[in-house]
Amino acid sequence: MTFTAKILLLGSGELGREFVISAKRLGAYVVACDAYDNAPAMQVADAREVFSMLDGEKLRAAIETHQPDYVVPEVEAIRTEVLAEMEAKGVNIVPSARATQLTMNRDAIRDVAADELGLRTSVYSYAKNLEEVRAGAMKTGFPCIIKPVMSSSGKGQSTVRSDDELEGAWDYAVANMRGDRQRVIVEQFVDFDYEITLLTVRHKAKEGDGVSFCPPIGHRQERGDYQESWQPALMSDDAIAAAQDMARKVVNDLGGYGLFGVEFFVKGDEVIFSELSPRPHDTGMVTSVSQNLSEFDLHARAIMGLSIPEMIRARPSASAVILADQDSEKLTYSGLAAAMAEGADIRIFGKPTSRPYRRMGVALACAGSTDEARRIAKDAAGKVRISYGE
Ligand SMILES: Nc1ncnc2c1ncn2[C@@H]1O[C@H](COP(=O)(O)OP(=O)(O)OP(=O)(O)O)[C@@H](O)[C@H]1O
Ligand SMILES: NCC(=O)N[C@@H]1O[C@H](COP(=O)([O-])[O-])[C@@H](O)[C@H]1O
Ligand SMILES: [Mg+2]
Repeated sequence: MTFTAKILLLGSGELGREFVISAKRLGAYVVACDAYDNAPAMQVADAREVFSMLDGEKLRAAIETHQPDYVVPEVEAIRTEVLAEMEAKGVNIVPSARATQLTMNRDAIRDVAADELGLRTSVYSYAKNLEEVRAGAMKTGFPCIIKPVMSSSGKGQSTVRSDDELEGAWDYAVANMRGDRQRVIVEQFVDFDYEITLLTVRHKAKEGDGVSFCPPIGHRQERGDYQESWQPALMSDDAIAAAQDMARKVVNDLGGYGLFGVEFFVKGDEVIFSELSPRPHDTGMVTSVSQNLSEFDLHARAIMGLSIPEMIRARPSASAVILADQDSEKLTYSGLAAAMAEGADIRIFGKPTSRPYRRMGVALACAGSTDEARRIAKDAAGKVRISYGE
């Protein structure tokens, strides 16, 4: 078989699936890995491996067996020490082992962003027991947000309004955290006007390394998980410049090539750094229709050392998620024709099982304005019906 590059993809969800399609268009051979079989990206990849990304032995074995040109993390929960060890042996970890290690832990990336790079963040502290949670809340005041240092998509996250809710929030965080480090971040609640993801690409340029930006993506979250996103988000030039400046600092510090999803809260002209993913971002699924190079295309190009446009444009577009509301292993979908009648596009991820709030698909729409695109995407998502069989 001939191919341009061999990629080992660690995590095979919906973001990985689109990435595989982009990489395959560039002639890559992709081995998709995840903890369960038939994961979305496996269905479109050349080969698959089923093991937990947190299992160091199996992760090392997969890298040694396949000898990939690039190891591309797709989920946060990965035995990142193994990635560091492999990078030291010359394996190309995307974007860098350091980026995957720091961003997997909220405290690690927050220390770099706030202390080393001096980025503006919310007031915060860390806690490893209830007493420290109480001390943290004294510092932030109420409301505050409590999150496990290791989690994503809002898992274990709660907003606390008074002293007597702290114990419940601590217990909830510990019960829903990933990994074995009982540690949370207590963050001041930012009463933002809106929040954005700034997709930032670090890539090879004519001279040295370049950094390119996509137009900002606005989004709305519930339970700490994204519900809808739109692009371009309306922002003042000063606010965009401030966000770009912070994103450039953080991606240059993390190093390597690839696309990063840098999250910010915006209040007036004040831009507050929240966190980032060293990989395509869920709110960035909208770029599949808004940009001529999607976030997945940009990630694949940057990794493979290919050229990235300096200016990436977006037409007014939106995405809205399609969520399950039950546990099931037998799923059927209907209503696609009605959902698409007003021009929306529907992506069904093909996850083999559902659970309440699991993201199963997304509706995408372009229109004359982002408001109109949001309306079309939301209506379309609401028309897709999931049936749960025996
Ligand atoms: N300090 C805060 N003030 C106000 N809202 C917040 C704060 N922290 C988090 N949120 C809300 O919760 C959402 C999820 O938080 P965050 O991005 O930190 O979690 P996550 O679990 O890493 O999510 P993901 O992995 O999907 O990016 C944010 O997008 C925002 O809407
Ligand atoms: N915010 C991170 C994110 O959106 N990650 C995406 O969700 C998948 C896991 O979904 P699942 O929990 O339904 O298996 C991941 O594999 C990735 O594609
Ligand atoms: Mg986030």
